[in-house]
Amino acid sequence: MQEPLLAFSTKLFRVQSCFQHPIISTTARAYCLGPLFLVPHRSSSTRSTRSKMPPKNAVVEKVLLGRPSNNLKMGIVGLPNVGKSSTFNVLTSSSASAENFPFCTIDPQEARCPVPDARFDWLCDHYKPSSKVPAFLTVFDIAGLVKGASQGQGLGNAFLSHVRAVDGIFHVVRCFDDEEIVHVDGEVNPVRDLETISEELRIKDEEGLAKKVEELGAVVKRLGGGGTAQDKAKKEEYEILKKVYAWVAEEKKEVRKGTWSNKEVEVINTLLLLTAKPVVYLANLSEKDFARKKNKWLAKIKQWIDTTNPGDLLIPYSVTVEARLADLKTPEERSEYLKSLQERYEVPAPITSALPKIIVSGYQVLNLIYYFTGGPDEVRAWTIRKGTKAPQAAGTIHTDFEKGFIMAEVMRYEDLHELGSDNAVKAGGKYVQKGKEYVVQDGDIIYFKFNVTTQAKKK
Ligand SMILES: Nc1ncnc2c1ncn2[C@@H]1O[C@H](COP(=O)(O)OP(=O)(O)OP(=O)(O)O)[C@@H](O)[C@H]1O
Ligand SMILES: [Mg+2]
Repeated sequence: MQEPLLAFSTKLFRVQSCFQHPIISTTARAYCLGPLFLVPHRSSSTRSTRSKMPPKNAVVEKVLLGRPSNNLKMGIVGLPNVGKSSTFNVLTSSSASAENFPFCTIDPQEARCPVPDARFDWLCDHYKPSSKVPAFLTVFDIAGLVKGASQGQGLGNAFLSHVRAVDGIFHVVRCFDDEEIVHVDGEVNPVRDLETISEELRIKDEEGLAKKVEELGAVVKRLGGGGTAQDKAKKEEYEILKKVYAWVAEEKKEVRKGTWSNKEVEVINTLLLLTAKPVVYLANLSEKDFARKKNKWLAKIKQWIDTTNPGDLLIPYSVTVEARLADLKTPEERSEYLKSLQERYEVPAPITSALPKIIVSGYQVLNLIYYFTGGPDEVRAWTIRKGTKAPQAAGTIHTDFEKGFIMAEVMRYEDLHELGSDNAVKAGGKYVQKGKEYVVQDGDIIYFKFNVTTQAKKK
């Protein structure tokens, strides 16, 4: 008997509300970079006295899982022939080979896609700059993995190393029926496919961890009792490794779902584990199912996610719909096509592309945010990792900005949007000066002041 179809709901798909996310909000705003200031050099004694002062109410910052970099990448992962390369092509306007045969992709491909953001659009409209540079998400198309990949099946270990090279995963599962399109495991069953891929990644981590535990175990044994601070650190690392190994091998859980202390995260970050990477699940539907927002597998996929990796995002989309939209040249043609889908499948709500949600979700799971600079010359979004302090954020523009950092003059996009001009924001007392401990927030509009003469004197 045909299974009951499941209607999409905002409850079911957490990502549908990602535009209301406080970090990446389409209703928030941004702004501007002016000329650079040279300011008087502050005496070094003042600086050193300040740096020795313990910070008031010091808050222990949470160390994030993953590479501490502003240049993070999402990889598209899944079984062969499920639509990964086609997804890559529509996301990045590329033309990677996407044909109906398994293992069509062998070498990974990389491309960037602009991150859609209404704040950026508003700023461009506001400043009318000659140059506009949005934020970009870097995406990799990776070859298909099959059951036994961790033991060398399919294209095996080489492809797992491609997964290791990315920072987050778009896990594509096939939910469309099409007898013409070969499924490597016989018939369409996305829950089995999710299990297959997740298990291969977990097994690979288990193997790697077992080896490391053994190696470090031998080192620690040689050390014996007591020892130097370095010996103690080795022993601590060994205990952490054993704990992570137990989580993966005995609990059969993914590393990113564990609760880890900062010290543990620091060790985990050196291990480049596959299951430590954040995942967004993408359910690739037929045109019809996407238009009707119904597919018999979605509830089961959601249930699998809630049980196996609770809290992860699931985004239903259709490569067919997105590829058609990508082929159409004008916004009018695109909205006409979406309208025609709505009429053909008799659905009440307007149909929209899922790509913005996918791109924004990739950005979010990588813990990326951006601040803006703006003015008549350029409006630009600068990507940083959540928790980045003002000097390091300035360093994304130029290393001199970081080295000679003096202060960040910050206004919130919301304030500029509401008050209408930089002067009105200043008059309203909302243009604030922040020091080197300031943690930059998504949507901040920043004007950095820095001192190049300090650098010259230091040299
Ligand atoms: N939603 C869909 N409906 C129907 N056909 C689809 C859909 N998504 C992808 N396809 C088709 O599936 C085939 C495989 O797509 P693609 O090459 O993108 O898969 P892949 O996962 O990259 O495969 P490989 O692992 O072999 O590289 C293509 O013919 C593509 O047009
Ligand atoms: Mg491919």
